[in-house]
Amino acid sequence: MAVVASVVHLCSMGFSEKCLRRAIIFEAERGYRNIFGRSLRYNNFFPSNILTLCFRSKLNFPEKMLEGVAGYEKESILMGYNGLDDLSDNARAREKLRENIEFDVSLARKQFPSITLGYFPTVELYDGTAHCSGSREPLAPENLKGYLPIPVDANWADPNCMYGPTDTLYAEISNINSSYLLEEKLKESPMYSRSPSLETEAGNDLQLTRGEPCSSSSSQTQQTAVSVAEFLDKSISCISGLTKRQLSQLENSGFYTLRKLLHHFPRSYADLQNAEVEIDDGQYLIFVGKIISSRGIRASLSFSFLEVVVACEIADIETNSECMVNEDESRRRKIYLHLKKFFRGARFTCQPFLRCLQEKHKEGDIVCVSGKVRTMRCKDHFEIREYNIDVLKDEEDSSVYAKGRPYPIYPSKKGLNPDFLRDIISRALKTLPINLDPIPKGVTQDYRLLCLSDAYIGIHQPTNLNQADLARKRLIFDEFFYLQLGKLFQMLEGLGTKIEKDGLLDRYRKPELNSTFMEEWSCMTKNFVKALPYSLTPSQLSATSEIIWDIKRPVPMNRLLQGDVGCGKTVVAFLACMEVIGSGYQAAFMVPTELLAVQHYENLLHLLEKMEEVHGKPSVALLTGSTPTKQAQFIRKGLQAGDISLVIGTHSLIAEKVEFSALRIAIVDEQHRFGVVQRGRFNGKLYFNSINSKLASASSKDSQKSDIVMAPHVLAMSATPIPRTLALALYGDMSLTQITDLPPGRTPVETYIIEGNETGFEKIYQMMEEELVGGGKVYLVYPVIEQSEQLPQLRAASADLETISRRFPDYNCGLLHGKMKSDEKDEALRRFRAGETNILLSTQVIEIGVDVPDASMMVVMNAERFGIAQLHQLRGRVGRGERKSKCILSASTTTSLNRLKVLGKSSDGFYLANMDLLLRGPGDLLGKKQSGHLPEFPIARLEIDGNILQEAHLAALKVLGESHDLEKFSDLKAELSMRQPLCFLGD
Ligand SMILES: Nc1ncnc2c1ncn2[C@@H]1O[C@H](COP(=O)(O)OP(=O)(O)OP(=O)(O)O)[C@@H](O)[C@H]1O
Repeated sequence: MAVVASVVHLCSMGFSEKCLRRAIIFEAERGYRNIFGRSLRYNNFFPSNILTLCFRSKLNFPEKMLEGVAGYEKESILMGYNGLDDLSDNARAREKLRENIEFDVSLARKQFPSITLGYFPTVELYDGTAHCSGSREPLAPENLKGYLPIPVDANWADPNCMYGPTDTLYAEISNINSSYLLEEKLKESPMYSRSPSLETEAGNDLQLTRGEPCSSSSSQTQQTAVSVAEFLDKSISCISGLTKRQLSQLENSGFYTLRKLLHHFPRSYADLQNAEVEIDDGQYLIFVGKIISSRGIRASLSFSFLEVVVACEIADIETNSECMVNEDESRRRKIYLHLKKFFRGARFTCQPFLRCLQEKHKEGDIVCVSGKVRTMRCKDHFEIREYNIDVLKDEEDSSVYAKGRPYPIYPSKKGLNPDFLRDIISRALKTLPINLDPIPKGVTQDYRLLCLSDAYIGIHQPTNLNQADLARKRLIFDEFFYLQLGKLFQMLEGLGTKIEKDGLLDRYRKPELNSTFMEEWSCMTKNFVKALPYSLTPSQLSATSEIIWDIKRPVPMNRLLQGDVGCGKTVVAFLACMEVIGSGYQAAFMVPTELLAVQHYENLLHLLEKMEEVHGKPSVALLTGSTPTKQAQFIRKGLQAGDISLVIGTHSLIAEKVEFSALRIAIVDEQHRFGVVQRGRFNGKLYFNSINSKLASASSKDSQKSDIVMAPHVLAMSATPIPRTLALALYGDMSLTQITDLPPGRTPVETYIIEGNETGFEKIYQMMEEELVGGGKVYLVYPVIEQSEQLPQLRAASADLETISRRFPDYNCGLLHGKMKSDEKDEALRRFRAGETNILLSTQVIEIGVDVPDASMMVVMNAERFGIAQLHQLRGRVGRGERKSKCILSASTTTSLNRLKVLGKSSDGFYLANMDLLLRGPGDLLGKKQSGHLPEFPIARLEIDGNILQEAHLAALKVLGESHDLEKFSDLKAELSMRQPLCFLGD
C-alpha cells in the first residue's frame, strides 16, 4: 500500500503510468516489507530507484492506478503520515483518494504480497485520536509525580549553534543505554563524600571530593595511588567493548589515549528544560515518559533502524480554558517521542540483531529522554535522533532528573558522530581511578578546585550547571598552571644556586620590593637623565629602578615593559642600555620596522648630543636590512671588537653573522612581532657570543666572574597595552613592569565618530581645513593602499592622494605605505616631521612607534576595519606633543558606529584592550601574527578566565618555591613533561 501512496506523490509530480507500474513492480519484487518508516520510503526508495525509472514523464495523473487501492487514507496514516494531505501536494490527487476512502486490507495484500499489515502495535500513535481512546494509558499522572524536571537556568547556550550531524549512522548497539549517572557512581563509591568547603561556593549543589582526609599543605610529598600519566596516557583500547572498527575510527580522529578522549570537552551544554509549554523544532529538551514500543526494523537489505516510542505528558498551553472540566486534567497533553537510530550494513539487518536492539528498551519502563526534538507532521509526535535515554528505576531516581541535567554538546571531530563520542567518553569515565590528581592537595584546597577525576566527570556528565562550572574551572586552572609551571621551571633550571632560584621566584612574588634608587645608577645613566629635555614621570622612574635592579643581579632578566601609547617607554629602554654600557657592556635594541629603527636611532643621537661627556659617550650604530653592505660589515666588526656599545636595528640583529663582544642587554621592542622562538634564538646566540667578552674582562668592579658566561638580560616592550591576563599567557616567564601615567601636559585626544557618507566627509574636510590653517599636521589613515574591485567600499591611500591634493591645493600631501622602498618611507616621514608636507596619507605602517610630536589630527578611513586596540594605537600617533589634537574615525557602516563609540569614551589603553579582548577575543586583539604566539588553550578563554590564570601563576610560584626541581612532586613533574610545550605553539 505504501507503494501506492508513493504513486500518488509521483503522479502528482507528473510521472507516466507505465513508469509508475514498473516502479511498483520493482518495489514489490524486491520485497520492501517494513514499509511504515515513511522517511525511508521517500528518502531511500524514490530517489535511488523510481526517479531513474520515471524520469521526465509528462503524463497526467493515472486514475486507473487508484482503482485497486481503496481506503488509502488509512494506509497513509499507518505509514506515519498525517492523512493524505501529507502524501500528495496535488489537490486533485487528494480528492481522488478521498473518494476511495474505504480500506480493503485483503485487496491490498493480494495485490502487494510483500506488504505486511498490522505488524506494529503503534499504528494508532499516528492517528491523532487513537491514543485518547483510553485503551492505552502511556503514563498515568501518578507515575509522573516528581518526575517532570524543573526548568533550569535558560541562559546556557544557543541551541541553534549546537547541532551535530543528524544523518550519520550509529553503528553501535551494545550501548544504547549509555548515559552514565554521576550520582549513581557517587552512591556506589564509598570514597566520595560531600565537601563542605565546596558546598559553600556552589550553593547546595553536589560537589565531589575525596572522602579521605586532605593534606593541608602542598609541601607534603605527593603520594598518588595512580599516576596520572600512567592512566591518562593509556591507549583507548583499554576501554571495554570497543570494536576494532571503532578503535581505528577513534585513532584516526586523533584519540589515541584516554587523555585525548577526556580532553575532548563539550562545546556547550544544552538547556534540557522540561517542555512545559510549546515544543519548537530544534530545541534540546528533556522528557520523562513511558516506553510504549520498541522496534528494530529491517528497512532494506542493508539498512535497519531502531524506533523507540515514548509517551509523555506535558503541560498544554493550547487548552481552551472554557472547555475545561477538570482543570488538572485539561492542562496536560500527551505527546509521543519517536527515538530513532539508524544502521547501515547487511549485518545490521539480521533478525537477532534487531531483536537484541529492540529488547534493550522494555515496554512500560519509565525513562528520562533528552535530545534535540524535531516536529513530525502528525500533531504531538516528535522525532529525536541523537538522544540520551536513562531508565528510571523507581521514584527515587526522579531527583536526578528533577534538576534538569545539562546536556553536553560535543564538537564533532573528523566526522565522528558526537553521540558516538559521548558514549565512548562515558565509557572512559567509568574507568577513571578515584585517586588521580598530580596537583598537590594544598593547591587544590587553596584555590577551591575539584579533584581531577571529579573534574572530568563534572565536565562530561554534570548533574547541574554549577558542577560543570567547577569542573571547567579546574580544567582551565590545569591549562594555565602547567603553562606557568613550565615556563618558570625552565627558568629555574637555567640557574645555578638555590639563592639565585629563590631570588628569581621572589622577583615574581614581590616585584614592588625590587628597585634600585637613582643614586645607585651608573654615571652614564645619570648623565643621560640630565640630558633629557624633560623630567621623567614617576612611572618612568620606578620602571627604570626596577629594570636597573634586575640588571645588577647575576641572573638574566626577562622583563616585559608595558605602557599606554605615548607614555615614554623608549626613554626607559634607553636608560637600561646606558646602565649596561656604563658598566662596560654592550646593548642591542631590536625593533620590528626600519622606520622605527631609524626614528629611535635619530632620537638617541639627538639626546646624546646634549649629554655631558664624562667618561666618553656610547658609540651607537644602526643596522637594518637596508644598511649598505660595506657599512654593515663595518658595524658587525665594531660589534665583535666591542667598539660599538649600542646597536639599533631590525631582524638583522639576530642574523648569524652578527656577533657581539659583550652583550649584556637585548631590548626587544614590540616583542610579539618577533615571537617567542625568535626571542629564544636571540638569547641563545647572545649567550654564546658573550662568552668571549673583551669588554667584560676589562669591565668595572660590578662585573663578577660568573657574569661572563651569563645570558643577556631581555627587556621586551609591548606598545599595545595588553590585559595582564594576556601578558601572563604570552609572557608567563617574564616579570612585568607597567608605566601607568602619561608625560605631563598631554591633553586627551578629542575623538569623533562620523559616518563616512558624503555629508560626513564634507564635515571631515572642514575640520581638516581648520586644523591646517591653525598650523597643524594631519594623518589620513587608510585600510588599503590600492583600490580593490572586491572591496570597492574601502578608501585607498594611493587612490586618494589626488583627491586630497585637489581638495587642499594650498597644502602639500605625502604618501607612506608598506610597499614603498625603505628610503622612500624614511623620506616621506622626514618630510612630514620637518613640515615639508602637511598631510600624510598612510596605511597602518604608522601604527607602531611613529613619533611626530606636532602631528595634531588623524582621520581613520573605514575605521570599522580596525580593532579597538589597533585604533587606540593609531590614535596615539597624535596628541604626543602639547598641541590639542583630534582623531576622527570615519565608519562606512552605521552598525559599526556603536562599536567605535567606546573609543570616544575612553583613552585608557588597558581599558580598551580589555574591551577588545571581551568583544573580539585574543586572536583579533593581538592580530594574526601575535596571536599565533599565544598558547592554544583547549578550554580556557583568556578574555574571561583571567583570574584563574592569575591564580595558576601564584600556585606555580608556590609549588616551585617548595621544590625548585619538583622532586617533591614527582607526579606533577611527570605530568608537566607530558603536557605539550605550549610556549612553542605558533612559532
Ligand atoms: N617624561 C616625559 N615628559 C615629556 N615628554 C616625554 C616624557 N617621556 C617621553 N616623552 C616624549 O613622549 C613622546 C612619546 O614617547 P615614546 O615614543 O617613548 O613613547 P612610547 O611609549 O614608546 O609610545 P609608543 O607606544 O607610541 O611607541 C616622545 O616624543 C618623547 O620624547
